[in-house]
Amino acid sequence: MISIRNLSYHIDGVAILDDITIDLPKGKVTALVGPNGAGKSTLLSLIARLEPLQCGTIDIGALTIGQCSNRQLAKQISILPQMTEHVPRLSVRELVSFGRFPYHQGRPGPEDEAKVDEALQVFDLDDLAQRSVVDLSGGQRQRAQIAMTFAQDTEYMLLDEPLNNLDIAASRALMARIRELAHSYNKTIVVVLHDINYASRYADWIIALSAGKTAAAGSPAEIVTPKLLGDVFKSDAEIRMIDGHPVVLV
Ligand SMILES: Nc1ncnc2c1ncn2[C@@H]1O[C@H](COP(=O)(O)OP(=O)(O)OP(=O)(O)O)[C@@H](O)[C@H]1O
Repeated sequence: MISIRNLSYHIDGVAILDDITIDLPKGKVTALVGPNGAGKSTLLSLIARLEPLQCGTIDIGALTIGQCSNRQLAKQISILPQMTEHVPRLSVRELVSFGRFPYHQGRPGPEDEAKVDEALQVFDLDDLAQRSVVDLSGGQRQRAQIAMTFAQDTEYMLLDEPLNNLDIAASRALMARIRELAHSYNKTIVVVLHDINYASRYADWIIALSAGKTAAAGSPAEIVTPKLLGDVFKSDAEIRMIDGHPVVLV
């Protein structure tokens, strides 16, 4: 479980996150949703310790952020940041191999190679393994970066907008895989999603942020309501239940 208590974060005196207290359940997919600028990426960066804590505590399983080494943390938690324009001049296999760095520190062994093979296979990248990352489509590149995160072999995975650049088939396949990783590999996965319907269909738990505060937390059926759409997204879109999942009519 990830336990966050009284987390606040300011930039130049402006509150970006304001007294967040939430638990993210173990072995489940938790979706972070909320409008642009709500603080989702900032929260993810603090959990991954990409930014230093200012106020409050974050426990990741038995580790307390601020009281463990970067290397300890890198074996426990991996992050896929939002995709940037910068594309490394590497083959797909080399990129995925970077995920093993916390373990081998530059000298990969057979166990590292086996984990890279598994990541390539789990994310359907075998045929692209020798291709240069710069030559991939946006969606293929996104998959390669998630495979790198998977190769890090951490119990906790943080994914910031993994559906960027993906078409509907690729988005559905990726979300199904993320669910499988949580439920079959017992990984705790936190995923920032913009499309609330993907959160509703594939996440076990949803946390909605609004202006740096927790607006709601619960199962999709509890969270995806007209009140949430109105309060958080300022939308009066209708919601229908299909197979037990709320679906927002867009
Ligand atoms: N380095 C920075 N300097 C100043 N303000 C920042 C900085 N980084 C983030 N912010 C502000 O913090 C707020 C939260 O940003 P954040 O990226 O966490 O939101 P988000 O919910 O992930 O948004 P989006 O959905 O648009 O990606 C925004 O108002 C943003 O402008």
